[in-house]
Amino acid sequence: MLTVEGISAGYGERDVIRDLSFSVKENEVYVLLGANGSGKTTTFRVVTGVLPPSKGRVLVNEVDLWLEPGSAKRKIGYLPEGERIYPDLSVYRNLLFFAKVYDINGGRVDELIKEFGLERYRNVNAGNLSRGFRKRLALARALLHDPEVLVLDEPFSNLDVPGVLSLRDKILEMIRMGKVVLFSTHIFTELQHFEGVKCRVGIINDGELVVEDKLDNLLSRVSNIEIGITTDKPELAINLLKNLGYEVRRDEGSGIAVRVSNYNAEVPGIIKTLVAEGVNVYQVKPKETPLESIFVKVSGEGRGLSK
Ligand SMILES: Nc1ncnc2c1ncn2[C@@H]1O[C@H](COP(=O)(O)OP(=O)(O)OP(=O)(O)O)[C@@H](O)[C@H]1O
Repeated sequence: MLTVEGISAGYGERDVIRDLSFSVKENEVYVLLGANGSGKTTTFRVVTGVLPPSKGRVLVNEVDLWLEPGSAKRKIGYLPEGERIYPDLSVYRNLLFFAKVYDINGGRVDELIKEFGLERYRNVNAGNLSRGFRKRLALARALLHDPEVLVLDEPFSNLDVPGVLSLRDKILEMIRMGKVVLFSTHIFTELQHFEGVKCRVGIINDGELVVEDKLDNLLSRVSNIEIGITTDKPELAINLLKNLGYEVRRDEGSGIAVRVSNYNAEVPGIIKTLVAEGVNVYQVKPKETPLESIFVKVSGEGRGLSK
């Protein structure tokens, strides 16, 4: 379990994060959602033992990270922003280097190369890998010492679609394996893929955690958003939903976009209606919603929301 208690931290005199508290348990994912510069990376630096807090403490399974860094840090795997791998070393040598740091044998390196589908690139310099494979290598490096807590800074940024899919599967697998997972993102729509798992979301704004809630609750509180639906009969779907009083329009490809006032309450009914009328629904997801608008909607309900 990871517990963050009232941490403040910054660079020089100025604290850029202030009084942040949250905790993440085994089999749970905690997502730190925030705009650029809101303090996500700074938070992660404190949580992983890179940047000392000016106030507060971080506990990894009850052990204070900053008082007993040796044993607590070993329990953490960190995927930093920008990956931080050696571009002039091969995939194998990158992992071997960090294996030596952790006093881990080469067998584990081979295991991870296989697990992350990096066999073809074993002897390729990390600098020549595509972004997706660089990310995989960095994630393999973060998992080298089999940490209990995984901290991933913007894991989905700069990835193509297959890269996002395989990384998402990997994260879900790690949650199922009982790891504590903490990741940051500024992409709201990424969250919907974590609906089936225990997921809590903290929204950070200008260095302060302004909202914290279960993902399900957060989604149900997000009102008046557009949902994209991919279907085989878009025109029929539009008519059916218009008859029910929805604001609906044709979207790109075989999709429609419908405006709902309560995501969790209305979307299941919409799908049922369409399917009952012979309209196949292939995909339903919120349209990209700017973080700011979600943020305004959610924080507009007041601070100190239910935890
Ligand atoms: N090394 C540093 N020295 C001084 N100020 C910094 C440093 N790193 C970050 N900051 C400042 O701290 C604030 C928070 O930055 P941080 O990188 O933690 O935010 P972030 O939410 O991770 O942003 P992004 O999504 O852009 O990575 C910003 O105002 C940033 O300019």
